[in-house]
Amino acid sequence: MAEVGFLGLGIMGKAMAMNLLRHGFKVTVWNRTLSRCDELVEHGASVGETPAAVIKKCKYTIAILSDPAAALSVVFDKDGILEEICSGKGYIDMSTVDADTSSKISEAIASKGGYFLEAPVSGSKKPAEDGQLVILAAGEKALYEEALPAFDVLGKKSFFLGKVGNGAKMKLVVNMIMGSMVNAFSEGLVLADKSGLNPQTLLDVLDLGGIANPMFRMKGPTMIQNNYSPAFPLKHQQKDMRLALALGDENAVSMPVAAAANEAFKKARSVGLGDLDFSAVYEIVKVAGGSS
Ligand SMILES: NC(=O)C1=CN([C@@H]2O[C@H](COP(=O)(O)OP(=O)(O)OC[C@H]3O[C@@H](n4cnc5c(N)ncnc54)[C@H](OP(=O)(O)O)[C@@H]3O)[C@@H](O)[C@H]2O)C=CC1
Ligand SMILES: O=CCCC(=O)O
Repeated sequence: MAEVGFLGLGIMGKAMAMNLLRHGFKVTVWNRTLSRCDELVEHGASVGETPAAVIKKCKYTIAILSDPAAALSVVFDKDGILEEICSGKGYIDMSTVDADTSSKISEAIASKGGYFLEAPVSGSKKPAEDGQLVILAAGEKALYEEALPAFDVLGKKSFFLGKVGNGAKMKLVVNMIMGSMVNAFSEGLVLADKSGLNPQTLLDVLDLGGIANPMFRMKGPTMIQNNYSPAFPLKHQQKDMRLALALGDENAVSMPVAAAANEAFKKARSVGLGDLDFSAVYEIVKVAGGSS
């Protein structure tokens, strides 16, 4: 089996690279904070000293990094991907970024003769650990087909959405909906509590009705215990709301619900909740709703 490169060992990257190793892939990893590679090495990974070194060694390389600045940095900065990408090599960016960022990366890689695929994912820490992500790929179809054995390990379903940008846009639309939902859900929990209802009973009622969903089911119990151990960091959800709102601006789509949700996430970041799970926006909604 060909060696797969993997850049970025945060919450998602660590789980995904571990999964590839567990399924017999040979994986060479890199992370900006190199010590985060140690655990992967214990499970059989090799380490590349730089993104360029990983690209040099591997037929194709996957990355999953925080945000557009990080995604651009590993490509364009010193020791970055552009130094070694060439004909026959592929680069797959699974970070959640905007279409513009993806297009810049795609064009730069094409100018060196390499192949590019964007492939952001739906699903969080647990689906990443369980290989149950939903992969939203777009770009070079041949690279998509080459990476399918890896995608089949990482995810439960892969979509090929056509030209570069479509994967990024799909991911932002999905996360815009999710960010608005968690705000509405938080308001519901506050309203139930303030009007004398048991929030746990609200969760039970919701779960039996037409708006039952895995997010309410997973986050509800931890939210009512004020437990925000991060699966999806709030700072990333706010980044996604910001990028989705920019996509709305470009397309003249009015999104007052998403804009209000974004304000709550920004407020949460401003009071230091950015590294907690995105469901910690509940704390902001509680204060706005007069709860402590
Ligand atoms: N967590 C989730 O549930 C999901 C997250 N996503 C998306 O996946 C991406 C990663 O998320 P997640 O794993 O949660 O994030 P984390 O914050 O846990 O990890 C971020 C990763 O990006 C690296 N990084 C940050 N800045 C730079 C930089 N300038 N140069 C190089 N590397 C950098 C970090 O390195 P270092 O260790 O050195 O800080 C780390 O490896 C994000 O785009 C997020 O929106 C998508 C679906 C679900
Ligand atoms: O981008 C993060 C998505 C988290 C999720 O789908 O639960």
